[in-house]
Amino acid sequence: MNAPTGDGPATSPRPKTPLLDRVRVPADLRNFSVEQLRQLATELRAETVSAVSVTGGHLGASLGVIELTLAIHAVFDTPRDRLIWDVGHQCYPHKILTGRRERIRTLRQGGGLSGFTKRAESEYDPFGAGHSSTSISAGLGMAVARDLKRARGIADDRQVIAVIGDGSMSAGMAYEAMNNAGALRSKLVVILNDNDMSIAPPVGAMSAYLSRLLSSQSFLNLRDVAAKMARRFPRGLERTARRAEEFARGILTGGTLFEELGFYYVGPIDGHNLDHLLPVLRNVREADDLGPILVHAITKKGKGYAPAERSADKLHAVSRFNVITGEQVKPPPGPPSYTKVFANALIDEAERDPAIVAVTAAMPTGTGLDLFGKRFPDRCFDVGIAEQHAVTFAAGLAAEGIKPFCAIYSTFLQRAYDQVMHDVVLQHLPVRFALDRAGLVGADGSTHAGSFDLAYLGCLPGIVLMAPADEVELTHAVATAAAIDDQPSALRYPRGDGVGLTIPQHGEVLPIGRGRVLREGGRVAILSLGTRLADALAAAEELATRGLPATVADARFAKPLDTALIEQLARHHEVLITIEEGSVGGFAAAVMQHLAWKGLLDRGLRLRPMVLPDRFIDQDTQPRQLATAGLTAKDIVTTVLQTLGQDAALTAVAG
Ligand SMILES: Cc1ncc(C[n+]2csc(CCOP(=O)(O)OP(=O)(O)O)c2C)c(N)n1
Ligand SMILES: CC(=O)[C@@H](O)[C@H](O)COP(=O)(O)O
Ligand SMILES: [Mg+2]
Repeated sequence: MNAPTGDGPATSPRPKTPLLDRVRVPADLRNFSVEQLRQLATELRAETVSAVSVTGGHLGASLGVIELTLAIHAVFDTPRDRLIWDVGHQCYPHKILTGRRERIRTLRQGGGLSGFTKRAESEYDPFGAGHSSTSISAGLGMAVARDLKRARGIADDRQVIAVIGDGSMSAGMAYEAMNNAGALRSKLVVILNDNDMSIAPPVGAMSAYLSRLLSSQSFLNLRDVAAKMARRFPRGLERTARRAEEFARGILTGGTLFEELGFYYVGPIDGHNLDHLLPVLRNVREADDLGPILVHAITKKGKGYAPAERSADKLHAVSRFNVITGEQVKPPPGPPSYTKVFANALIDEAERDPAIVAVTAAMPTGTGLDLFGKRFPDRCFDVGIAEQHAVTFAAGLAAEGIKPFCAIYSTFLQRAYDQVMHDVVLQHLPVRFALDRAGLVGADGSTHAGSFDLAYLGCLPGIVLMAPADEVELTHAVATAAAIDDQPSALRYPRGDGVGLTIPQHGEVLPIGRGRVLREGGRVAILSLGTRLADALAAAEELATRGLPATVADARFAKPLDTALIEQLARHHEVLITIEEGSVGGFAAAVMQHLAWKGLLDRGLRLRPMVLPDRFIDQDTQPRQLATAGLTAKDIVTTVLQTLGQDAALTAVAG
């Protein structure tokens, strides 16, 4: 399929989908013939392309699992059988088939469908995701729960199916789960969706192993599949015969790694061929004495949509686009993104310091390290989706005098928290963490929001924690981190573009733990951490017009605190507002703790900590998320006026 019939630009008519129109839930397709399912695959693909063309989102992965999605829902009794999608970014066709088609053009929009699987959204999403490599663990838990209920005499024969991509197979959790599954022997179906792609081309020995599995033989043909699976061994058959079969299966399929882990391996099979998928899955469904089963399905990311197939990243994630040409709607040109500023600043530092290296966990483009890797191919390490390893690998580098910058999204560093604490911070190793996507991230929603790093890093003794306020400050923060050689450091910056300042050629090393005052005022002080500074300054402008000139300070560091600056603000103002794009327990908590011990809260200072609310914020545009969180300039003004009891003035703000 090049372009679904009838589709044009984002606003063009929808594709004709007569069969899909008959499917509201998976039960509606279970009596379809294979021929009908093939037709349904064409329609589902067209509908997926059409929907994502108006919403943007993770297109390539969804297109790669169209046939797999149909086959699973045709063979298994979802939602009674539990279907778990790893990461969940490939779940759009699944959502279309599971009662959410009418809302599919609200994907990733405020108030709309999540871009990932979500328990609260549908009974067909038994386990939510967004972060990778959790599906086998969750699936095993569900399978064992079933077995435990059965042992208590509760009838439960549901199947559990986990679909995991080859990229996600690189994470430790997937192996921990397989290791446990092989020992527990509970019936669990793992489908390895192998498209030989992560976001970037996959890396590592596991990826090479999977490629060898495929290149050493073609797909298992249907006769082999049928023979092998229909001929499941009756109980009591000679052990030697069973061994012989296992040996033959190993040779035929080469899936020995999985078999050594205790999985019954089937594959590799063509994940786009319903004639293969359906009988394999039916056999897998019926097998009840094989323990965990791994079906190795070979698919193509972006399958069936020419612009996706020919693009280097298979259109992993897109903005809105024209269906005919594949051309994406580009935002109007603006200042460079924080990601790019970080990458350029790091390259600049690395030009002058050969000890600097960079580490990414499967996010070279997202973190800007693709640029670093082009300039310094031998000094850039993509370790695959393996944040825990990335951190301890960086610790090892640092222990030997290399200067690693470990660039990981704030949300994904959560997975490596023990490594941060135990392997880096406790040993005072000068690993530099560059936390991209700090704060609210927009369409990816709550799974990807970088809300917690100020809290989870700020509580660790001996780390330097920076939150630059703009792109110039980010350049300085990179230079500062490069210069910190005797302790760990981290800098956090948000998704999106800078504010448009002229970026210096080289960053300056900042004095550690010192903030700056940008504006002097009277009764009110606003102490901002990070990129909320622009709104703090805008609020001060507004307050000045109301006869309330405010002091505005940029803390620059969440740790160590600029205690002199904080005390001075507390002593000389009636109202102190702190603002940060981070959760409860972050910068404001540290400021309050300090002021409390100094006794500066004992004499009437009115302190208002403005932080993210204590709940998860769903997908929306970033500006609307900030408004939902109450962290805009207007919210600052309102907070100040309320705090001063100037309620009458509030009406004017609301207007
Ligand atoms: C813990 C974690 N790290 C990184 C990511 C970012 N990420 C999302 S999808 C993806 C690639 C996944 O590759 P694969 O599992 O093969 O799925 P495909 O997109 O190829 O279908 C990455 C790195 C993530 N979601 N979770
Ligand atoms: C599914 C996933 O985890 C990534 O694709 C993520 O959506 C990337 O986010 P950015 O678009 O902010 O790079
Ligand atoms: Mg993949």
